[in-house]
Amino acid sequence: MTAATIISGKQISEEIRKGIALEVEQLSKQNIRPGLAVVLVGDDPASHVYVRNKEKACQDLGFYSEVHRLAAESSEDEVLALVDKLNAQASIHGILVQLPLPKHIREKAIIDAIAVEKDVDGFHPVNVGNLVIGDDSLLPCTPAGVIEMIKRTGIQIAGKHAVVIGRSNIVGKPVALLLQRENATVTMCHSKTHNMAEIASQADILVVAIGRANMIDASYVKPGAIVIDVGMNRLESGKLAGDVDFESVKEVSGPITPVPGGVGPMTITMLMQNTLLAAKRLNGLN
Ligand SMILES: NC(=O)C1=CN([C@@H]2O[C@H](COP(=O)(O)OP(=O)(O)OC[C@H]3O[C@@H](n4cnc5c(N)ncnc54)[C@H](OP(=O)(O)O)[C@@H]3O)[C@@H](O)[C@H]2O)C=CC1
Ligand SMILES: Nc1nc(=O)c2c([nH]1)NC[C@@H]1CN(c3ccc(C(=O)N[C@@H](CCC(=O)O)C(=O)O)cc3)C=[N+]21
Ligand SMILES: [Mg+2]
Repeated sequence: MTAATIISGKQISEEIRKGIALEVEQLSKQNIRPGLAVVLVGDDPASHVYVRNKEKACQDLGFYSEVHRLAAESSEDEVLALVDKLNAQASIHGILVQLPLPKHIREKAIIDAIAVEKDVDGFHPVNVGNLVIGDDSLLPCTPAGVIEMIKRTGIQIAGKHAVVIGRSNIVGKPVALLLQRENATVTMCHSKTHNMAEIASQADILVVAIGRANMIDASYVKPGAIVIDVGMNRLESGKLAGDVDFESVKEVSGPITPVPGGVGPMTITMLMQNTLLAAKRLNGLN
């Protein structure tokens, strides 16, 4: 068998970002500059890395950006006050509050407070509801990136059996909904699933979002299946590992995403795309 194709999220991101940069240039003629605010509460070192990647993407694309770093001890009311301020700020079209938040702050209270039109994460209940119904909404970035990567393999989604492992609100659930919207037949697995290898190995498209380094080996994968690895696990060595055992799985799978360089960069690109879209809509375009 020939070697599996590696789906480069980095390369696809570069292509999409070129298109975004062109649109930013067009908008600048109308004095519109997409603006993103990132709110970071506390000092989780992993979060700082993502925030820096987002800042860099904003710089590269000519977006306006603000990063608000609040102390871990900040109260829920302080975070809510900042969100309210950003909701009202005309230069800001997208607001991202980095999750997880410190335990004394209710994530739901914060997410509910973000203006629906500026919710570029797609986490607000109104955007989630519109996604479920199939109405227009800001799509969650990681799931949108996953679908884009599958589409760019050129392999048709409609009619295929897709298995999603993980059912979180930010990844598993919305990925399953988007795959269903693309007319896949979708099965969801989670920590209570029996015979998971048997189910996963029936998938034409396997999306893995668990949070356990290298758990999914070749016994979970049908020969030729598309494998999308959302997992981001920091090993003790400091290296980043996915949820998929890439070395063994690539020997049997079809197109497969690496970690790093797979879903991660696509998440950031989709965030930029959502911010651009929000900027256009808030200015009465689109
Ligand atoms: N690349 C990117 O941009 C992003 C990457 N990530 C990464 O993706 C991974 C998943 O993130 P997230 O969805 O937030 O994680 P959560 O911890 O919120 O959810 C994990 C899901 O996996 C399920 N699960 C856990 N253990 C097993 C198991 N042994 N067998 C089957 N299912 C299991 C859980 O089941 P149950 O519901 O029963 O508990 C749950 O549904 C993480 O590694 C995270 O770092 C996340 C966001 C963005
Ligand atoms: N409100 C909110 N929205 C998010 O979108 C969100 C969040 N909170 N909390 C944390 C997770 C995680 N996440 C990542 C984004 C980019 C990379 C990324 O760029 N990864 C690179 C390299 C990362 C590295 O080297 O450490 C890669 O995979 O190649 C990773 C992870 C967004 N998240
Ligand atoms: Mg979680």
